[in-house]
Amino acid sequence: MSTTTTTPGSASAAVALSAVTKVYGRGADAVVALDRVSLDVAPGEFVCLVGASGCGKSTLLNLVAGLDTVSGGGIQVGDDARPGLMFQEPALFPWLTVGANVEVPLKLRGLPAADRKARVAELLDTVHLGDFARRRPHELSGGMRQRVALARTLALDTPVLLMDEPFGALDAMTRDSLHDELERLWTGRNAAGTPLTVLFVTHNVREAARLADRIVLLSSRPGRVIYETRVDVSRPRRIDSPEVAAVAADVTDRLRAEVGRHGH
Ligand SMILES: Nc1ncnc2c1ncn2[C@@H]1O[C@H](COP(=O)(O)OP(=O)(O)OP(=O)(O)O)[C@@H](O)[C@H]1O
Repeated sequence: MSTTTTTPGSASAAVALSAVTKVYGRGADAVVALDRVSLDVAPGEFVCLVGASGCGKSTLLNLVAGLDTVSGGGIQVGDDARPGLMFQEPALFPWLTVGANVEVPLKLRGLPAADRKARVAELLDTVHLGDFARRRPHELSGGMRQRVALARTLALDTPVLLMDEPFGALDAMTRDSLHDELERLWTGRNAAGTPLTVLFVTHNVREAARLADRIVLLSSRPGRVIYETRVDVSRPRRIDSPEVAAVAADVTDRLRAEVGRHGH
């Protein structure tokens, strides 16, 4: 296993999991989804979690998001920040315009109306949807809807972004351009001194190699960290570059070996 930048339990981590175990159900029906997973994500780091289907990736993300409670171990999110969450489905409010969707978190945060308007415009510009504020979600493509969801998550002004297969339902071209946008946005935040920490779940190893500073591979159920590797490929990256392909090949080999051991 390659070395990590942070040691589990380090106080400076943006997200720290220490020996996290999750068991669903009880007795004979109990399912151990995660088994003593320790992982530190440094502020501003982009970590991709990969693993076979059902290995506990979404469970881990939901625990970090506070949507569920651990059965053992502990999770700390730096400065007690509330992470922003993004899923495969954009989950926009269909009756609201694009602008009003992005405004929801700002309203919840109690921002005055004038500030909200300016911030919505800024966020929509960030995801290249400045001209679409008055449209409704059904008028947009899948990729555009996912960009609205990203803008709405960013409106939370959170330093931690949790993404669960956010681009899994998109075609390859659209996914490509969203990778570019996410990388640009993330690089910009880090360069501006307002680090954005990303924990990104995917079963697409290429996508992980395209995006991550570090890839963490979970074993088949129960999920344990079995391998991790730094992705020392300069940015901006291309998903079809030989460097990204080489990282993806290494992780795919290990994932295959793991799936082969378990038969799923
Ligand atoms: N609420 C629940 N109750 C019982 N079992 C659950 C629950 N949620 C998840 N599980 C089980 O825990 C295991 C891990 O599920 P999880 O969804 O976290 O895996 P995953 O790695 O995200 O899978 P996939 O890649 O297929 O989305 C699976 O065996 C799943 O059936």
